Amino acid sequence: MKPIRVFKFGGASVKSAGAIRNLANIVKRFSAENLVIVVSAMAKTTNALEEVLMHWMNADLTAMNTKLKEIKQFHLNEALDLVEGDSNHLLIAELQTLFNQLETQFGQAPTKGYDFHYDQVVSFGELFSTRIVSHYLNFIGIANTLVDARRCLRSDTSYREGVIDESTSRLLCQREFDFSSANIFLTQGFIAGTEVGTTTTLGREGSDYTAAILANLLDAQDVTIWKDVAGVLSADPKIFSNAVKLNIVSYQEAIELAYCGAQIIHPKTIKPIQNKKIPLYVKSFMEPDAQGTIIAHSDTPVKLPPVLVLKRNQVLITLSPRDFSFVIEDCLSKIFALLYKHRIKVNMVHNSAINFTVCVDNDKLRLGDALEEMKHEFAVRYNSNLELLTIRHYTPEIIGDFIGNRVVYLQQRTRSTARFVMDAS
Ligand SMILES: Nc1ncnc2c1ncn2[C@@H]1O[C@H](COP(=O)(O)OP(=O)(O)O)[C@@H](O)[C@H]1O
Ligand SMILES: N[C@@H](CC(=O)OP(=O)(O)O)C(=O)O
Repeated sequence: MKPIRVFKFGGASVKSAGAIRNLANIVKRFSAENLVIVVSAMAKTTNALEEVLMHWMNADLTAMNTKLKEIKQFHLNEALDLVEGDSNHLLIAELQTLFNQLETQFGQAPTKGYDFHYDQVVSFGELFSTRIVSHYLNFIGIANTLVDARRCLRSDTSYREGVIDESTSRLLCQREFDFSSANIFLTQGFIAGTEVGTTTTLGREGSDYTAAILANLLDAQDVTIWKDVAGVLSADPKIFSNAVKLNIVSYQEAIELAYCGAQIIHPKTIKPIQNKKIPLYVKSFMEPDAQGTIIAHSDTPVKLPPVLVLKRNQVLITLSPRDFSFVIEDCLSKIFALLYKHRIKVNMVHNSAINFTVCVDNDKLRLGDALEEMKHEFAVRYNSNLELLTIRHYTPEIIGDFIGNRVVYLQQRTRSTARFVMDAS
């Protein structure tokens, strides 16, 4: 059997009918190979579905219906464009059916918690986009088989952050991606299914992770993530204009960058490919022939320029025990248990005799509950609207350039990395 290659197309590469035509041109070049194509929701759809969900949970049905109509119109328009206006095409009927399924959920008030409903609603973004891409590829003669990711990636019931059961998923994947019967398979990123078939999601921007885990389970030769940038750059080019492309990045460096918040790669992406030494290419869908970045195993350290990662919407929380006891091991374990229980993402910590300071993502729902619980035992102070700047391979000059006279609330430096929590710029 020919080796399997995994391609992942994110929201930007399926943002419109035009973008999907471009995707098809890329796939056409590889159409003789064994491919698994992972597709995310069309750009902004996940955010739009989050809005719909919020309106539904707040019982604001007018706002909900307006947003839902917008999403439906957009998908139907782009789909019709791709099938050359043929409103009788099966794609249109299938999209209508999916929208009916989504709308049926809103016929009654929410019965379960936010995270459960989140997954049942927001997962539709990927269900819509994969129908569209799969039908369009077939329409232009690129035969492909659409696999429902919920049938091959088995997760537990940690809604919004499903944990994949690798051994069951491996068996399911080997059955669903049957390369003796076809050579191009397409599936949804970001979503999975529980044992009883309930939909889960894998965390925002989780389609990169889907591509990586499928590559691991299917022993793929490589993974290519197609992006709207030339590769992994030394910073987000939308924020820092002088960013340069990194040609080779080690798994270790990539996992550090993703952990610090580099949006280009989801943090969970590296482990599954590193474990099997599968190389990951990050390439531009605008310049498919250009070299891009390769993330791979490296025996010798790869020399890199300073790399900047900016994580926005941070909150800095300081906890002080009300009884003036030391913040030592027993107290620290209590604090971490509480953060873990509320699934708060910890980005940086610092402690002194009677203070514990932690920089976290501003997930309002989770944070609200956690802060309430913290107040039982701790005096709580916090600053919001902050940003966390990480500089890997820093130099004093770079720190001077980017920090200057800004007020820094918390900073940490190791030999390779400097991190600063500051007011949003
Ligand atoms: N170090 C970096 N190198 C390249 N792009 C980066 C980096 N950090 C952040 N980005 C941003 O990541 C974006 C691409 O990722 P993303 O928006 O998740 O794409 P998609 O949703 O299409 O997969 C780029 O447009 C760029 O603004
Ligand atoms: N659609 C999901 C999953 C994803 O990975 O999207 P993207 O590949 O566009 O980052 C999200 O927006 O979170």
